[in-house]
Order: sequence, then C-alpha cells, then structure tokens
Amino acid sequence: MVQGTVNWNTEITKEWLQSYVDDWVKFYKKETTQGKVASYIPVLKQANPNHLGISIIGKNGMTVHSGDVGIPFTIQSISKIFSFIVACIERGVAYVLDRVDVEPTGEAFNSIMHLEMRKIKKPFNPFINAGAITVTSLLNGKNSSEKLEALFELFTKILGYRPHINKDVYVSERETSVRNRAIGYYLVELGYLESELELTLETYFKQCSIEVTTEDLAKLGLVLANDGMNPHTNEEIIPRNVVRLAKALMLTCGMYDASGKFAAYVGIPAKSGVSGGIIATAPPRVRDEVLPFVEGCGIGLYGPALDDKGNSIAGIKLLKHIATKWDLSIF
Ligand SMILES: NC(=O)CC[C@H](N)C(=O)O
Repeated sequence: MVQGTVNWNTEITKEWLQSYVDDWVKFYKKETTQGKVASYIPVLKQANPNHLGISIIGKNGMTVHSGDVGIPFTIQSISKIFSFIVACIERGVAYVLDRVDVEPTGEAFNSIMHLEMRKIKKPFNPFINAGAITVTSLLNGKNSSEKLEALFELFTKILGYRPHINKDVYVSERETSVRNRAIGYYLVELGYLESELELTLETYFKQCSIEVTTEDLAKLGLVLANDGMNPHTNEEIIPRNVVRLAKALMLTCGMYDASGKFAAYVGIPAKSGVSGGIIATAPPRVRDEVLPFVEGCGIGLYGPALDDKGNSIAGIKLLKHIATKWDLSIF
C-alpha cells in the first residue's frame, strides 16, 4: 500500500503536495505494465507504455506536475467535451439536445448496437462516437478549418496558445477508421448528420488529433471546475448552463462503460481518450477540515497503457488514490 494518510490540518504547502504526488506517481507507474497502448490507430502504437504523468492546477494557482509531463499527446475523445460545448454555444442547448441524448449506454465508445437495435431517435450521448460525430456535424462552417475555428479559439483562450493538429495521428486515423466510417454511414442513413459525411469525419478526426499536454488538460479542467469562468479574472469563457451539462455528461458517460465505477470510486467528472489522456475536474467543496485544492482544481493525466475498457490503467488508479486521499469526490 502507498503511504500518504496525512493530517491535513496544518498548512498545505506546494512542496508537501509535490512530495506526496511524486511518491504516488512512482508507485502507480508500475501498473502501466498491466495495460496496452491503443493500436487501432497505428501511430498511437508509438507511445511509450510506461509513461505516467499528472498535472494539477488549483484555482489559487497552486500547481503540481509529476512524472512524465510535458509529453504531447493527442486529445482524442476528450475533445468530445469541447466540441459539444462549442455546438451548444453556436446552435443553442435545446437544438443540440434535440439531436443527441444525455443517457449513458453501458457499451463501448464505438458501439453501434443501440442505434440499430433500439431504433432510437438520436444517439445516446455526445461522448460515444455516434453522438460525437453527430455533434461535429452541427458545428458551424463550410470546411473543417471553419468548423474547428471556434474550438481552437476556446482552447487558445484557456491555454494561452493555439494548439496544433498532429498530422501523423490524423492521417493514421483517417486511413484506418473503418468502424467510424461504418458509424458515419449509419448516421447518414438515419438522417442524423447536418454536414456531409466526408467533411464531418475529416473534422472529427482532426479534432481528435489536437495535441495537448497534461498541463493543458489541467487548465481546461480548471475552467470547468470554475463553472466556465476564467479562474484568474472571473470572466465567463463558457456559459454556466453548458458547463453544468458537460460535467454531468462527464460523470455519467466520461469513462466509457466504466463510468459507473468511476463515479462510485473516484466521484469527480472526468473524460478519457484512447491516447491515454484523462481530464478531471474537481469543483470547490466545503468541509470542516483543511484539504488540498479545496477551492477546486483541474487535473490532467497521461498514461498511454490502457485497460480493457480503453482508460489509462495507471491513470485511473492514480486518480482514484488522489481523490480518496484528498476527499475530492463530489458526493
Ligand atoms: N476513445 C477515444 O478516444 C476514441 C477517439 C478516436 N479518435 C476514435 O474515434 O475512435
């Protein structure tokens, strides 16, 4: 068992938090050997399976980076949160929710089963591929650059720089994504897509190939924790009702078909991606004791070795450990 049960009723310093997180990362790094790097997008196979890194940024600016941070990786499914947010801003929440539901599926992210078997009127949620591709089709714009412009502007505002698309990963996915094409054709047949299929898929693969770091995910998570406001200036970046919806979806559908267990055992809104990234967002909490990051924080993790559900195997364990030690659960 890792050490770290602490009496937090003393001053919480960055050095103290750092030394704990360093120990925990070192401990959970061993778990990376139990997982496998995604291979259905061939370029993702090049990731180092033993990497594990975490960045945590609090509202007051307290920051902890530990392990393999600073390594760029593609955002993949984590982009689905932000394309959903942009679609809600551009088209209105009611319009988007008319076209994609907010129910977890209990199925894998790329499953098509419910669409076929249940003859539903819209995809179950915006975080499974069928829902995410539908949402991407709603983004404004005549080509993929125009469709992604608002997403890039949002990222630029939050990250302080404009991220770029990893072309190798984009091409690798575009060339091999038979399953997403199958989903796409099926969505066309059902009449769910608002932009032409090739354009929608090109845009979707590009949004998944945006390169980020753990620090970037922590910054994005912090804005969500702060209900869409810039944590430093309190200026609104994302409307609160949209953030609330996005966080509810992260909690219920963010970790694929492991979302229930994650909510029960970790208890904070989070979303993973197949390249091994996880974004988590811990809202402010009220407790009698002094706790780390009590004013809320954003967390970004990277650990490309995945479990059988497609979540970072060591990343989930590390996050669970931290959430337990620091009492981060929203419940
Ligand atoms: N789970 C994921 O991260 C999946 C994203 C990936 N681009 C796909 O559509 O298959």
